[in-house]
Amino acid sequence: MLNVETLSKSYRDINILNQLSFHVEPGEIIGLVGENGAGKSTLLQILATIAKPSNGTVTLNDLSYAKQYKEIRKWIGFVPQDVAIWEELTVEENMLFFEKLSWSNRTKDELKKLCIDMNLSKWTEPVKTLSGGMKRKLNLAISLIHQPKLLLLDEPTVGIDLKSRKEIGAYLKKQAKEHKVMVIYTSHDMDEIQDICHRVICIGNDPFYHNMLQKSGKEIISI
Ligand SMILES: Nc1ncnc2c1ncn2[C@@H]1O[C@H](COP(=O)(O)OP(=O)(O)OP(=O)(O)O)[C@@H](O)[C@H]1O
Repeated sequence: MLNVETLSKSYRDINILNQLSFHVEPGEIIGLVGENGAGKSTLLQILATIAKPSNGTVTLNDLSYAKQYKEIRKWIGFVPQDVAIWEELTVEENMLFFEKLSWSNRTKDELKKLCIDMNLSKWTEPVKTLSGGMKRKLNLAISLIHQPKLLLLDEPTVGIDLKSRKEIGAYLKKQAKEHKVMVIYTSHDMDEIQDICHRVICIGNDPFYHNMLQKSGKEIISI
């Protein structure tokens, strides 16, 4: 379980996140919404151990972010907003490269299956020839190589076609259900949030998001 208690983050004197508390159970997909600049990416970066909170405590399966962040990193998959893969290499070469960087040992067949499960079939094609949606799928497949328990996705489907979005959504649901992965997912697409997420964290007081979410009938965690 991921447990966040009274977490705050300031940059210089500016308060970005203020006393957030929430938890995520294994197998849950949590949507993270809020207006531009609300602090969604900042929260994901803290949960990915890339940024430190100014105050508060975070634990993942009772491991402390403050004291055991190296151990915690083994259990986290993080897909930032920008796609970070090698354009000149093929899908296969990218998967093999990132497997070497990861702490787990996966066979080539297992890596290929990860891609096929996501409907990413162009195993021997150079990444530069893939569409934006396929690149995002590859980015997601890379984040799953080490079988994380917490998957953090910063707008993973922005700018990609509806079919690929649906495929990514279906894949995330499968990961959550079958492998009890906890997923935290930012998106500005309310239909997608409605379709994929069990609960929604809404950062900030923007009434637009609160109204939209209330109509959706989803359980809202307002912070
Ligand atoms: N390293 C930093 N130093 C100073 N301020 C920062 C830093 N990183 C983010 N900020 C500020 O923190 C606020 C929250 O940024 P963040 O990127 O977390 O918002 P967001 O909700 O993800 O926005 P968007 O929807 O546009 O991606 C913004 O005002 C941003 O300018």
